[in-house]
Amino acid sequence: MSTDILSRIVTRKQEEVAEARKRVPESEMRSRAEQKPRDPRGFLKRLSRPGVNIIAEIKRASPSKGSICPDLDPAAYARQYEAGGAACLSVLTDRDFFQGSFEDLQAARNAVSLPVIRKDFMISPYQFYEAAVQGADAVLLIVRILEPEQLRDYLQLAGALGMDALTEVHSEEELETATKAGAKLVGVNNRNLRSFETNVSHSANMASRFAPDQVAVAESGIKTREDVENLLNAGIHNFLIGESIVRAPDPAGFIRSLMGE
Ligand SMILES: O=P(O)(O)OC[C@@H](O)[C@@H](O)c1c[nH]c2ccccc12
Repeated sequence: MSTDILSRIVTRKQEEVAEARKRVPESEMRSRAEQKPRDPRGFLKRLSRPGVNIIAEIKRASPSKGSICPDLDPAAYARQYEAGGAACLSVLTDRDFFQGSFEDLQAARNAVSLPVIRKDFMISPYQFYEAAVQGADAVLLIVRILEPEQLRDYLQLAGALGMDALTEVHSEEELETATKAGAKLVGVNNRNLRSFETNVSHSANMASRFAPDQVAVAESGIKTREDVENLLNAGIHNFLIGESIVRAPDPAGFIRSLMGE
């Protein structure tokens, strides 16, 4: 690819955070986060259960696929996901590249009792305060866009605010960085965020590299029960799935079929 999409997203994200800070200063957002009554639903805890755990994603669009389902009703989808037996919800909150929002996060979370992850590109503490204020149960930390020091700090900050963190890696080297930083819940993205190349067996190939106390999640490109079975055979039982569920005519039924029911 000629333009590196991940760098563009991060640059835009820095501008967004700067704009948000002008509307609500960081000190104010921080105290709102710290004062927010928390009722965490236990994102990590839910994924520690045995069996197939699906984190079902609310995804309107993406830079790699363009529009997926721009007019989706996040509350209705969340209810379908819960009815199908999803373990958790993932909601994109990036507006410019994924057409997501905090409104989507709120609507989805209020419609169900599942734990919800704020799916965004976290590059500033400010976004963690925002996530806590929005009631997110977890946040995504992408190793590729963080310094190791930052990753360590952000894992701590998320915990201090009562949120779990899903640390996302792509390469073995990034997995090592995540492990050194103390990440417990780690997702292997089957999609390379720079090239968009997706290989569903990538996470299966990385499974043996996990420490025994880590909880692994396979992310992206999962479309069939066969994909799920291959990952189960490799020892991964948590799955982050977006596009194939959003596009399914019957998302609840599709989730059930992925779970082997
Ligand atoms: O729609 P898919 O291929 O099932 O993928 C879901 C999820 O893994 C993907 O949306 C994702 C994984 N990591 C990310 C980081 C940022 C944005 C999006 C993502």
